[in-house]
Amino acid sequence: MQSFFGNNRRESPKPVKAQIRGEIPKWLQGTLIRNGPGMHKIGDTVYNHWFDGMALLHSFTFKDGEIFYRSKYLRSDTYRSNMEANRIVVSEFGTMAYPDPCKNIFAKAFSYLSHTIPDFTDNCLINIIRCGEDLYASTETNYIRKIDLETLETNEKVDYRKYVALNLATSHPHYDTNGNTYNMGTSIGDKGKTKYQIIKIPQSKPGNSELGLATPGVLVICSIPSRSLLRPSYFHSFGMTENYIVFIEQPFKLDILKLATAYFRGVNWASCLGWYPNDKTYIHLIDRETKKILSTKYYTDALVVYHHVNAYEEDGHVIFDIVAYNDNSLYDMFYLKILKLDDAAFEKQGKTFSSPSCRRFVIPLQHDKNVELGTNIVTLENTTASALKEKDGYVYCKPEILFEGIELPRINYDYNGKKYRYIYASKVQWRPVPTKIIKCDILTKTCYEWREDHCWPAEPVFVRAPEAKEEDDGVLLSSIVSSDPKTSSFLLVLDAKTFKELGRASVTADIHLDLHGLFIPEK
Ligand SMILES: CC1=C(/C=C/C(C)=C/C=C/C(C)=C/C=C/C=C(C)/C=C/C=C(C)/C=C/C2=C(C)C[C@@H](O)CC2(C)C)C(C)(C)CCC1
Ligand SMILES: [Fe+2]
Repeated sequence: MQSFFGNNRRESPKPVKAQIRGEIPKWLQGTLIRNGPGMHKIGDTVYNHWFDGMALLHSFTFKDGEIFYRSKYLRSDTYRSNMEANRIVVSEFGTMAYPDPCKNIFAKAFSYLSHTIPDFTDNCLINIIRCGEDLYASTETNYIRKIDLETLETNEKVDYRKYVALNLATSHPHYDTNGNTYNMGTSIGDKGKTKYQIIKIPQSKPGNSELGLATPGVLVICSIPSRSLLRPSYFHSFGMTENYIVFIEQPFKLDILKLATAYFRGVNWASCLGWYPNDKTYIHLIDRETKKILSTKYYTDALVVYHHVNAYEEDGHVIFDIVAYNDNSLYDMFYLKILKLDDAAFEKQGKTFSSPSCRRFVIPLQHDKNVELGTNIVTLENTTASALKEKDGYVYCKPEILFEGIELPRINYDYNGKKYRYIYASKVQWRPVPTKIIKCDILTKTCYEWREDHCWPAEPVFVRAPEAKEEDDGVLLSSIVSSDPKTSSFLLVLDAKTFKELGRASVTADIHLDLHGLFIPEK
């Protein structure tokens, strides 16, 4: 395990031609671009957590039967400052950085003071997001960094706060067919209020001012007041159907007072996240047309969710699927001191972490007001998910478990917001890196798996075939890190329908384990 984590990866900014085996479909033209941490040690300093590492972008470009690999560290302000100082000088979520110990007392005091209103990291390591035709690397702070798809060079730094009140924003936006981007974030303490904001970034032409902010610019579609001013919920993604936004306010919360004092108390920001297992998880449905939150108080038991899979409407219900946990232990598993345990010790530790399951919630949009309390008001067939009517406008929702042990879910995005059948994901095993990728059929509850010895696949990305008729007409791309020194890492191309390998493209380069990415088809 040690060799995977904590080792700094070498970037390959010049295109490296891949060795192709098998048949890569001719129609597959474009670039798979992905993001994730590639450097955890700077000078003599080391990050505490795997999610803290310096963003390393990488891409596989498919062009006329050839495949080229590139990787490049995001030249964020954080990266530059760290390199210049040859130590970690900017705090990340799991690592608090302190001023240079050699500074004199005045410089130190100034540095401490400036942290009362800190400037946050632009180490955008989580995902790649699209705003019109522009691409950005993203994290969960108020910053995103524009990047060049071809060269992986870093361009402008965009601050959401210039356009909307947002201190945090997700790395998992949604897109509509008109090219608009939707995201959600949290505004902390603005005008004495803490709220969740849903924003729409209108489609833009390439290079047209940052964020494509031609008039009318970024719009706040809806503000949802946080249940608690000082403890907003943490969230990593949300769902979007044709008419509704699905937002889960989970009892996994940021403690603002703790955040404000973390620097002085010498603790990291992650320690300011609190898990409240006795609280409810609220399910908010926001009408995209009226921009209003539905007044029924839908809730479920305490859970932690990072990834929404999909959401859609059927016969007066909103159905949404999420990958959820029974507690907040996932984050702890990714501390480098845990990842660096030997395999046996890790596996033992792993058993103490909660395992994710893919859960389906079915939310009835309307119900007969005279129905008795305790009645299940879900009228949809073929689901065991229920919604029990309670007093005072509350509805208690219980999910159907669709699949156990999957994470990093992806779908054919053409089916986002629509009734769908297939989920592509990583299979969770009690190892910190995925060892299998999986296709789950929601209709038949059956799965296909792909694995190979010494192969550690990344989140699989679906690319639809040009003349696709069925949802799974296309390929699945996964970048595979090889742990066998004799074989190189490669890009795997699977037939999404049969889950059979079509081909692979091996690269002699230092490929890293990553988080998320996008396929950008050739125009
Ligand atoms: C909080 C806060 C601040 C700071 C915010 C910052 C710096 C936020 C950074 C957030 C980051 C880097 C978040 C990263 C999230 C990554 C996630 C959720 C990754 C999930 C990965 C998963 C679920 C992997 C699962 C798997 C498991 C469990 C087992 C394996 O077998 C298989 C595998 C890998 C698939 C400010 C702005 C300073 C101030 C305001 C408050
Ligand atoms: Fe994510």
